[in-house]
Amino acid sequence: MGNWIDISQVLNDRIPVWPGDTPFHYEVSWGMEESGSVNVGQVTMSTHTGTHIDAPFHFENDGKKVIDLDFNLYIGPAKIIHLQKPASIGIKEVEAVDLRGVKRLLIRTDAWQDKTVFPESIPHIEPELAAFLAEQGVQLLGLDLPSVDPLDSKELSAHHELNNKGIHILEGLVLDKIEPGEYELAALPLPLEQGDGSPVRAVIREIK
Ligand SMILES: N[C@@H](CC(=O)c1ccccc1NC=O)C(=O)O
Ligand SMILES: [Zn+2]
Ligand SMILES: [Zn+2]
Repeated sequence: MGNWIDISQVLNDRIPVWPGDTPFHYEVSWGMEESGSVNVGQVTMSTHTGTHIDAPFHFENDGKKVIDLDFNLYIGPAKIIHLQKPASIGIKEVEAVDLRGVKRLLIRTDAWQDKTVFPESIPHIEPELAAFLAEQGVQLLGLDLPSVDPLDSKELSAHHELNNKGIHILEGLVLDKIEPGEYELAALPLPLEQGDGSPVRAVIREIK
């Protein structure tokens, strides 16, 4: 087994967020001088900043919250594939890939190159892909993009269709230098009882 590799975005006050969303901010709210013994930090952030998972409650009022998700899904074998800057991601794009037995599929698109700025547009998941992936047993879909739908979508068809087919969503991965192949993944959400999403520390290691 190789070393674990970090595929998460670094969280700092410069990380770009969804237009209009809460900016990320960390500060030491109770410093050494004041407390006499420790620095105590405070974080303000959106649940959809950086590398994160979506809970169904993000796009459906009666959908599952983060605490209701089975965390086993976020740890285990994952296949990484590389599609070179696709216009969109549909059945045609993944048809040639052997997805038998693949429960976790991560797609590297390289379409969000400069992660210091929020992208203007992204390749989206075609909703028809959800049924195709589900048929082959995929239950987690991860992307190096901030959404599975077009950025201006209000219908969020891909989010809904993936959820309808039992596929969970992992967004904002950093896969720039990652070769396609078979890996182990760990990307655990926080135990947020009311969460519509959660930041994760996503790491992989090659299965050799
Ligand atoms: N669907 C996107 C996030 C998203 O749509 C969003 C995130 C923060 C603030 C507003 C958002 N969408 C508004 O239409 C995601 O899953 O991360
Ligand atoms: Zn999200
Ligand atoms: Zn999403």
